[in-house]
Amino acid sequence: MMEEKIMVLRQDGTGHARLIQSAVKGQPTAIDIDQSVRHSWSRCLGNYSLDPLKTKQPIVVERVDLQARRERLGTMLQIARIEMLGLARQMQHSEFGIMLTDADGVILCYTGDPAFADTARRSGFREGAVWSERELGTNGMGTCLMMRRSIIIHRSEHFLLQNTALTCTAAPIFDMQGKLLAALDISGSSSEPQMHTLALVEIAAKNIENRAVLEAARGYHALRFHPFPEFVSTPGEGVIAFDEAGLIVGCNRAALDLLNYREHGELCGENIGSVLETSLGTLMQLASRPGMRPEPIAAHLGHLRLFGVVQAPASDFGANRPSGSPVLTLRNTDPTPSRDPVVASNHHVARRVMNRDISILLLGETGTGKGFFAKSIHAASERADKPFVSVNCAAIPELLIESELFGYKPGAFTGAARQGHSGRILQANGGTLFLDEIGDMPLSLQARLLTVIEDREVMPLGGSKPVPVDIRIISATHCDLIEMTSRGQFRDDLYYRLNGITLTMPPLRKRQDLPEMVQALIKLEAGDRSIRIGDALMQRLLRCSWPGNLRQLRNVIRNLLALSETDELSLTDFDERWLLGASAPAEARIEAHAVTRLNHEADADDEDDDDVLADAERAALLRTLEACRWNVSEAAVRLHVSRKTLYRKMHRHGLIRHGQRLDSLQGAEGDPPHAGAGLTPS
Ligand SMILES: Nc1ncnc2c1ncn2[C@@H]1O[C@H](COP(=O)(O)OP(=O)(O)OP(=O)(O)O)[C@@H](O)[C@H]1O
Repeated sequence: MMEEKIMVLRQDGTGHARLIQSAVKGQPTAIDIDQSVRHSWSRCLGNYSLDPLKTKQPIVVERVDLQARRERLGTMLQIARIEMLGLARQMQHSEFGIMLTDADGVILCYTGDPAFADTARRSGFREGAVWSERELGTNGMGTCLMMRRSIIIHRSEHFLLQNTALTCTAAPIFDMQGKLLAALDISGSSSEPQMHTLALVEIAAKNIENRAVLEAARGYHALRFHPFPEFVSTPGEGVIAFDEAGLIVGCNRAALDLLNYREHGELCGENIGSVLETSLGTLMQLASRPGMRPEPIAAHLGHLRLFGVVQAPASDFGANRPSGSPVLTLRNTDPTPSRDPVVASNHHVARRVMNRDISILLLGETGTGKGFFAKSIHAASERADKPFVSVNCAAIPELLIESELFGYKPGAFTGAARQGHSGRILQANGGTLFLDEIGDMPLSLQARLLTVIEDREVMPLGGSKPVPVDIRIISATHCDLIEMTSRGQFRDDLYYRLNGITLTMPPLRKRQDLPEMVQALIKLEAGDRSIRIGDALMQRLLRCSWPGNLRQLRNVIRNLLALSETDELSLTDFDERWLLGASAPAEARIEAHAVTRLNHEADADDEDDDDVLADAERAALLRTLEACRWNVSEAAVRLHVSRKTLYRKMHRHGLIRHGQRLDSLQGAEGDPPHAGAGLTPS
């Protein structure tokens, strides 16, 4: 059978196919081929029926599938992203791509040297691409996952000829029960197999695994140990998680190595007292000791002496978490994590990167709190006493973005203010520049923005000397920037610059902490009043799908507080029409029908030629804007159009609130000023 498969290989004289044939047959080969590579090649021929000479584009999973896969990895993915950034910095100026795949070989995130971007694109290294061994033959990521161990696949060790210019080094990542979760890979076009890259990948993978294990073990006692006390809390430490009865629920691979076990299954399910020569009682006592000083622990391995610390379960974990917990802030030194894992992980990551020179990209539907979160990060960071400047790229007419952002010198163009304009970037100097709706930044200006980020200087329009600038950039969008880059609508080099770390704000309907958010917003909006919420009303709010997310919820709560005459908000204070677009009854949709045209036009740019309809549209717009106190985001949600469309409509109908200036169309849009200490969970 295998013979037949080998014969199927095209005999077109390429050395690569011949090399594979000989190696699989066990014949001598011109170059030394590692046994694991020979086995992988056999699988490629025998099991997957791949042809080494046939060009194969990687399959790319659907966007929703990719997102679901990312969500499945949860906190581990966030931890991995940070680790990948660290790796990228260590490998600066060498041409490489760093990738994390899930257990199926789907690339979940990619970062890399811009000089490698072309090769990466050509090779099919992109988020969503499937690099399993079954799909693309012997390769770093796929074969590492197949073999469940780290591996270097150097050039012609790749099965497909198309990949033989690459060198790929990958290491696996496991969860605390030993389930294979992911592979971390560094790929480049180096002509030498790089052992130091292997060491880097292995350390990074271990770091990710250890931190993810500790995170997953938060509900349990966690013993962190090593034969040398100074190695406790380093990537080499062993971690064992156990419950109150001493039952081991998980561990990391270092624990297996240190205690001489081969597999997680041998340790998990055992009693910790039978694994170590230390009683559960002693370990529990260690858990109650303050500080992290490792204490001696006896193990069953003869003379092996270990040192360890025991972390008690986090008091706020799961069901034990007290209800009505304090409002979460990024600034808080001892924060209570949100019950929603995505929100908790966003906070965790944000805290870790907020004082580092890492750009943050916030993704999420409208109203999920991207702007609010950006302000919270700024307020909690070392830049808090410097400006936070928000620019809404969708709200500024395209022609004005350049001068608004970069500023201009006096007389730079006809109509320029006599004294010139410093521009939003310079106004943010020392602080944070928040680029909201970055997906709407015109392509022509993306290159200029990239130059500012890279060179850290701004050249105002009409100026001759660049001005140095120190800004941290947080950007936000509801667009799929990756998709936009593949369509050439967004520069990929800018995308990689902005996307130091990506945090996705979950929609309210998916948040597991909705009751807490309701309570927190009531507290925030009620000020000094002590307000309760009735059960029936809470149940009604929990059933809602909240298409306008936190913005909609906050408005509903404001309305409830305004109408309520007692200290308890009840279902009778509630008006179903506030849920327009959520689960509102028919009459509540009447207003929506008046603006149906808006929905149908969506982003199209048609000119109105029907005056009657145009008047009706104008009136509907005005009514909605007034009802929303000219909060454009809120009005856009109510009208079910994008903010960009709404701004354009307002512009077309000349709808600008009396006294409103361009600046006021940017940023806060009627949100109350940011009150650092009073933030609620984003
Ligand atoms: N954690 C929070 N605590 C209290 N209020 C919040 C929180 N997050 C968001 N909000 C409120 O929800 C509303 C929407 O938030 P924000 O404007 O930040 O959302 P967004 O995702 O930036 O929306 P858009 O994409 O439309 O700009 C605002 O009124 C904001 O003050």
